[in-house]
Amino acid sequence: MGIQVKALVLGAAMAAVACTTIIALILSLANHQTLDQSSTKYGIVFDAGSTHTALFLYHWVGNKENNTGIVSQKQSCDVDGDGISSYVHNPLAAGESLKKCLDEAKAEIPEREWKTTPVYLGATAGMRLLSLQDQSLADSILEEVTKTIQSYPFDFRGARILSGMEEGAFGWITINYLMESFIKHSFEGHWIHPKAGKILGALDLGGSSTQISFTPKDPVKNKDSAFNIQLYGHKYELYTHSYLCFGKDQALRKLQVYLHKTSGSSPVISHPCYHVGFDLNLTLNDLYNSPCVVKPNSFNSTATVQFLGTGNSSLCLSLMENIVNLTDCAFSPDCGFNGAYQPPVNGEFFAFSAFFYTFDFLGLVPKAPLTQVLSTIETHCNKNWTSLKAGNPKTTPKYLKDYCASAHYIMTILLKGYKFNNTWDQISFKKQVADTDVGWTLGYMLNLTNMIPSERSRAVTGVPHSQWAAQIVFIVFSLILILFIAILFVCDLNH
Ligand SMILES: Nc1ncnc2c1ncn2[C@@H]1O[C@H](COP(=O)(O)OP(=O)(O)O)[C@@H](O)[C@H]1O
Ligand SMILES: [Ca+2]
Repeated sequence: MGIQVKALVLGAAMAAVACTTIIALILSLANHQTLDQSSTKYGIVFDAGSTHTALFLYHWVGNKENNTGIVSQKQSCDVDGDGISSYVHNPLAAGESLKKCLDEAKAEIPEREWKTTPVYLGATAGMRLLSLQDQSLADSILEEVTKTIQSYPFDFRGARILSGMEEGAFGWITINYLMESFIKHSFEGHWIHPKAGKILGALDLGGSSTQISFTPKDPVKNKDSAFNIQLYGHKYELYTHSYLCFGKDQALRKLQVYLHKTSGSSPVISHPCYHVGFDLNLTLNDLYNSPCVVKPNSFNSTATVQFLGTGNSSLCLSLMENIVNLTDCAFSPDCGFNGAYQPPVNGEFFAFSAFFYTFDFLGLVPKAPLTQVLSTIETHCNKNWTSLKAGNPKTTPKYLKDYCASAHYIMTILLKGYKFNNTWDQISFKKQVADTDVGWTLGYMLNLTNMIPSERSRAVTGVPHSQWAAQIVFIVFSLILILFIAILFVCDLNH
């Protein structure tokens, strides 16, 4: 063959391989994109907390839901007004209140996905308390929110009250899912179990209850506090406990009641956790209107009481031991507070919700040494109300007035209740992981939609991943082929 003919053949072969490679690349990109768009799935969870309701919209690529770290938060929406348990005189309005957020979610989700989008509503401690006081009232509120959600074109899967253990366990699932502590995609392309020590514990402080959940070193001795779950073929025994009436707001209410009762029911009462210059007027009906406090035998519900801030940080801290029982416990030394069984805390923890909000305001997130935490709280509590307000014009007084008390309450339960006194540096205060809010809602949805398989075998990589791998192999093969033909050609020329 003449040299020109050989050059022509080589040129044609190389052009053909190059064209095929480019077409394969374009096809693979186009395929990847259409797959992403057409198969995005959505899920909605309402967190009906004691103080407020929020909607979380999650999304994931449809055929990848068996993988970990795939579901993430697309949007969240705050429902106007207080928690649904406050609608005791107007249950209908509890339903109405959800419409704004449902409309927002509807606008965000493509119409073709509406009817396959699951929607859940989970209510926590506020509704737990209401159902203890008046079951039928709690039921009628749940009926109204159900009616509203059912009037939307989504796949409604129920509105119910979570148990405290579920609330704790689903928060634990959320953070470990987002941190990929259950299963990780290794560099070599395998799904592996990270070291057991990487499992995180969860600390959730709500308004009406607080939860602690973690995997203890030894088996849980009191099986009432054990939550057994199998994820990706791995069995976990979780210790979880929910303290009803020990959320931040109910705890601070108990403190007001304690001060009222120990002041001989005086109408003006010094409050060491409130700032100097701050005062709060309450009717006795407001003060005692909670199932978490013991009402006096008789009281004038319209009479008022005034709490006057004295900004005494150390007294505020010591008062906390009157509302948190740190002494009585039948399981000694395996105790939390209020007589609850708790094994020793183990591993790293994420603290979220009001733990985070309080520490974030104080500039102590994601973590700070214990000495710095203590001195920051002290400095904060000593500030007078006028200068505190002036220095924080954007913070609502509703929250601003309570950061001193909340911080001391938090330190009491963390150090003396849960006994993090020697392991303070294991706690990180977090609001989000991977752009997704930390709370029980994601874990709840993953569980109810079976998106975390219990078996190991189902944790396989999705089709797009293997498709990409095949395409890369093809491209590399083509390049090697071009190189090979070029070498042959050069050798031939030299002869
Ligand atoms: N910006 C904020 N600053 C301080 N506390 C906050 C802030 N936002 C929310 N919170 C508190 O977070 C808690 C949320 O509790 P919630 O979820 O409503 O109740 P529960 O989980 O007990 O049903 C409440 O105590 C609320 O006051
Ligand atoms: Ca909550």
